[in-house]
Formats: sequence, structure tokens, C-alpha cells
Amino acid sequence: METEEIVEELENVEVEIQNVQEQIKQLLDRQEKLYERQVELNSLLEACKASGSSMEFGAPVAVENWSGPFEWDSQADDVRLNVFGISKYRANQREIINVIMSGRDVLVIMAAGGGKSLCYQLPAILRDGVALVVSPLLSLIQDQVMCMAALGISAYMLTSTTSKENEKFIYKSLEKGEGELKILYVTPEKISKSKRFMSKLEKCHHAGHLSLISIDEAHCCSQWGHDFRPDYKNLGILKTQFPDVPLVALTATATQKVQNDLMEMLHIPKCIKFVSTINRPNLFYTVREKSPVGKVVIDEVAEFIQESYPNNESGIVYCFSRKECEQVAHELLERGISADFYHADMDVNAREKVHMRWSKNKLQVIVGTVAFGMGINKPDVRFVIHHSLSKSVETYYQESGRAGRDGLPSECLLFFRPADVPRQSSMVFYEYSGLQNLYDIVRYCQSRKQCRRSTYFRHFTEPLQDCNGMCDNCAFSSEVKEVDASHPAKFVVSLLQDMQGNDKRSTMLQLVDKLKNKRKELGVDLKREEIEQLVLQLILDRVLTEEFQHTPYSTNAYVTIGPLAKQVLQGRKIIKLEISSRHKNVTGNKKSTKRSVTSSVLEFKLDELRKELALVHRGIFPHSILSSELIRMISAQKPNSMEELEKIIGKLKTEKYGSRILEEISKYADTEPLDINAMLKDGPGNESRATKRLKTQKALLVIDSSDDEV
Ligand SMILES: Nc1ncnc2c1ncn2[C@@H]1O[C@H](COP(=O)(O)OP(=O)(O)OP(=O)(O)O)[C@@H](O)[C@H]1O
Ligand SMILES: [Mg+2]
Repeated sequence: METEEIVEELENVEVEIQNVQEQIKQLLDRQEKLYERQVELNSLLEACKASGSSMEFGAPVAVENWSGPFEWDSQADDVRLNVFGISKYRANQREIINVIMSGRDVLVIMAAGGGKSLCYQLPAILRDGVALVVSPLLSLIQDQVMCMAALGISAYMLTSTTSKENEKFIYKSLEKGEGELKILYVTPEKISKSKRFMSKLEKCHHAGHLSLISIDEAHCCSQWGHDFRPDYKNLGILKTQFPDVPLVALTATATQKVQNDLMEMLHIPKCIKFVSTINRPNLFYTVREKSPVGKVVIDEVAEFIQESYPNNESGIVYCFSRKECEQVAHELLERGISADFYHADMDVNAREKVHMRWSKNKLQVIVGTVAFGMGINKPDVRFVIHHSLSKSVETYYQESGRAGRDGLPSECLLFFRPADVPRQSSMVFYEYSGLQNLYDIVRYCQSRKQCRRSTYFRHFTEPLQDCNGMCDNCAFSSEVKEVDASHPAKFVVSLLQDMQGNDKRSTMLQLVDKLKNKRKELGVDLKREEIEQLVLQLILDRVLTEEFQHTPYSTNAYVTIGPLAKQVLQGRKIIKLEISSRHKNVTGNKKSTKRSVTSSVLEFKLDELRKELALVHRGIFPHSILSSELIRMISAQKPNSMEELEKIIGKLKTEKYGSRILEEISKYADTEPLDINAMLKDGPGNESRATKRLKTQKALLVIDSSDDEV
């Protein structure tokens, strides 16, 4: 053998070894995921067996019956209505409160907006002493303390922003049990880094004044959760130091693995666990085909907002990159929508300012990257639009779940095109299970038949529930046909094999372009977007694989032959493609997703009133004065005395705002309800948004110019 030949073969062998190693890595990842899934399914099966035939979600997974009666029932009801202004408990709230009041530890898994805060705030008021609440973000803590202040509850925070005077008050309260301190918020760093604080807490406990410990956003403890925070890992010390104090850990989402992790790390093996459904029945999920032309996408986003939410209803638009974020915000602004951007490149003050304007309804839309995350506490977000797909089902569930935390109908719209996939895959491929997670959300987007909700139920290992037509696929499934794409798939594989034989690489888009020029050989007449769909499907089915190559400036994703390519070539694997007629008319599915925005004049006036009162009580959010749900209840019931109003919003809010509310009711209770959408549709199609708003306001006659215009 000539040296040259040896070198050449050696190179080939090395390349092949690399390929095999890559495949082994992928298979190991897959095996790991399957093991995880096996554990989850086994525990689900056990739970199902234990509770009879099927697991009852929404009901406590506890053996004891925690609904009551208990001696504190009437006192709890009184605080719920007269302090919090909440007329009835939501699922599991009463039971969780009872567990804490009984001195037991509890793990609460309850969807975003389910009402977790009440579960520890109410017992904090009922029990003697100080409740310690650990929360991961300063902004979340500030929000909560402000809301508590609006309710007249003595809540403080001990953070880097706390004044010396307040710090002194807090330490004195902890040490001597003096003062009125009921709830103390801290970040996890306080527990792990401040010896002084821990020693004061020790004294507080010793004197019997530590009433309960609450760990909010508890998933931050687990590396398997989506927002791991190293300082959360040290919170196990709380149960070790204060074993007799009830500890409550709360989170919106936790897979079985994360739940087990939390119980172990927080040392609460015997806790009572409440798992509420992850289902958010008020959210309508839609995936819309994304145009390759950037401007068209923005036009569609703008049209969606203007048509469905013409009254400054709050929303979020998520983008892939910082640059895209700024661009989209700018273009929405040009189209008359009050929008601003939010991303990690901005300094903290600028970010905070944007967030505040939005929280106070002075800005309609925040266009953000993933950096706009956990601290969002606004309950009345009516829509969350994804300009690009998220990196996993879990991330999408979290981000879209910021809509409708007040329980009112809201929409989650994702713009998807296959070309966005390599952008994400070249970012996530090095993360643990990064590609698998990405492909799960891509499957969600590609499917035109399967209920969107079913993906969430499967992901969080929960039995399926009825979607009630609250996703595009359930609303439009009849328009989808499934075609056998095995033949074109074979052609794609052969083409790629030839290219690889000639040492040529191809990105997904290059491959699609090539295939587009070889329509005849494909054997079926597929449109460009259908070819993109096919290539992506082959990646999802592991017939093709994405491979990554680094340059000094970026990582490029290429499409190559995958582990199951042979099966396709041999006709042993059938490839199915779901083709929808829906995409022909991109705006066609708007009809069903768009809810008619019907409001009464009274609702408008009460909305204006809460904004006015929020300004008077500086710093409070309008929704802390009256939630959208309370506005709806008042408008429906039209109470005409303080006593009647008190039954809806409780004593405290009635005392503070009752006379102003009754004044509005007496003026506007009898005015006819108005369908704002219908009114807007009457106008010429090319009117500007400002004109439309003006027209709406004129037609309403009673609407004054408001301060929420930007
Ligand atoms: N029983 C109830 N009836 C009506 N509204 C409620 C009830 N319980 C809570 N709420 C309201 O629901 C909204 C969301 O509550 P909360 O902030 O506690 O949600 P959460 O479960 O902590 O959600 P997240 O996971 O997003 O933090 C708040 O505006 C709260 O006042
Ligand atoms: Mg919360």
C-alpha cells in the first residue's frame, strides 16, 4: 500500500468514526429520554391504579380529605373576601390553605395564573407570627409587596434595595416579635449568603414567631427545571433548621422528575402534593404559517392585534434575536401599535421602564426575547404571539402561558416556518437533549391534525382532556388530508446520498431549492412550503439528520443522511405528510380564533376608573385595584348599594373605592352593550388605527381621552 493511499483511507476511517460517534451520541440521548419517559409513565400508571381507574387531576392527590370543615374556615372565608376581594376559591386553593394551617408541608403544582400566591398569603395572615417567602426575582417581590400594601397587609422585603430604616424594622420584628410584620419576602441569596439574616430568623423561630415558609417558583431548585438558579439549591437548609414550620413549595410546571427532585432537595419527603391540571382552558392555541417575507409577517401580526384587540388590550410578541426584537417593535409602531422592545442588551433601568409602562397599560405590546421571562405578573395579557418558534415545548408552554392569567379568554399564536428550525437547532444542539426538545415543538407546529393541548398533556404526563375546540387543529381538523410521501422521501435520500458521495454539503434551504428544481423526479407536485415540510418531517423521523459546523462567527446546520434512511430506500418505512388546505388562505383561520370583543360601557368606565385610582394611589397597578374578572362581575350584577358591592369585592376594596364604583354604576348601568369589533368592521378597511380608535371612542360617546395612549 502506498503511503498516500494509507493516509487517504485513514482520513476516511476517521470521518466514519466521527459519524458513528455522532450517531451513538444521538442514540444515547434518545435512550436517556426514553428512560425518563418510562419513569414518568410508570409513576402515572401507579397513580392511576392507586386512585381507582383514572387519575383525577384538579383534585388533590392526597389521601386525606383536606376540604374541611376546619375550625378556621369562617375566619379564612372572611379574609378571602374582605381582605383579598376574592369571592370564591379556585380548584385546590382551599385544600392547600388547610394543609398549611394544619402545619404540614406541601408541594403545589398549579398552572400559571392558577392562584398560587393566595395559598400562602392567606395562611400567613391567619397564623401568628411572620411568614418567610423566598422568590427568585426582585421585580416579582416588588410586585407582590405592592399588591399586599394595596390590601393593607404588612408585607416587607429584605433585599439590596431595602432602606436602612426598613431593615432595622424587619430585624427588630424578627428578633423580638414586635411590630406588625406578617410577610417577609427575600431572594434565595439571602438564605445562602447572609449569616446575619439566618441568625435573626433562628431567633424568630426560637420565639415561636416563624409562621410558615413559602418557596415560590420552586422549579428553580432543579437542574431539570427550565429556570435553574444555583442559590435555590441551598434552600434545603430551611427544613433542616426549622423542621416544625410548615413549608410550601410552589411552581407552575414540574415534570415528575422535577417534582421528585424538589421533594428531595427541600427535604420534604412527606409533603402533601397537589397537582392541578396543566390545562389552561381559556387559552386558544394557533400555529400559523409564516411567510418568508419579513414585512408580510409583521403585517399579519399588526392586523391580528388591530382587528382582535383594538382597545389597547395587553400583549407580548416573542422574537428570536435582539435585533429582530427591535425591528419588529419599530415596525409595529410604524403601523400604529404602541409597542416597545425588551431584551438582555438593554440596561436594567431601560428594561424596567418598558416593563412598568406595559404593566400600567401605557404601552400595549412588549416585543421581547426570552429575557422577558419569569417576572411577568400581569394578569390581563390577552395575547402572546411568537414571531419565531421557541426552543422546546416547555419553553413555549411557559411563554404562551403568560396570556390569560386572570382566567379570561386569551390567544396564543405561533408563526412557524421550517426555515426557522436550523436557526434554533444551531443554538441548542449542544444542550442536554436540546435537539430532541426542539424537535418536539417542531412536531407540535408541523401537525395539522393533532390537538395542540394533547402535546402538553403528554409532555407533563397528564391524562388527555377535552380541548373544547380551543385550538386551531380541533377547530379545523376536517380540512387536513394525509398523503403518502414515501416516494418523494426516497428521492430526497438518494439525492443527498449522491451529494455526500461528491463531498457536497447542503443546508436545509439549499436542499429545498434543489428539490424544487427537480419536481418531476419527486413524482408528486409539491409546493415549495410542502417540500420544506417534507424535509423537516424526514429530520423528525430520523431519516435525515442535522449536522453542525462551526465557523469563527456562527454555527451552520447541514442536512445529512440519518439512521433510518436505509429503511426508506428499501421501502420499509412509510413517510406521511399532513397537507392542509388551510394555509392557502393564511388569514382564513382568523375567523374562528378571533373572539368578538364585546364590552359594556360600564366595563369601559370601570377600566378607566381603575387606571385613575391607580394614578392616585401612586405605584399600584390598575389590576390590583380591580381585576378584569371583578369588573366583569360588577358589570353583570350591577350592585346598587355598598352592601351588595361588598358581597362581590369584599369589605376592604368597598371601603376604599366603593363610592366611586357605585357612582359609575348609577351613571352607566343601563347603557347598551357594544360590539367593538362589529363597529370597527363598518369602517373602511384602510383606516389608520388611531382613526379607528377615535371612531370607537366617538361612537361610545362616554369615553374620555385616556392617558394610555403612547
Ligand atoms: N379564587 C380566585 N378567584 C379569582 N381570582 C383569583 C383567585 N385566586 C387568585 N386569583 C387571581 O388570579 C391572578 C393570578 O394569581 P397568582 O399571581 O397567585 O397566580 P400564580 O398561580 O402565582 O401564577 P404564576 O405561576 O404565573 O406566578 C391574580 O390576579 C389573583 O388575584
Ligand atoms: Mg406566582
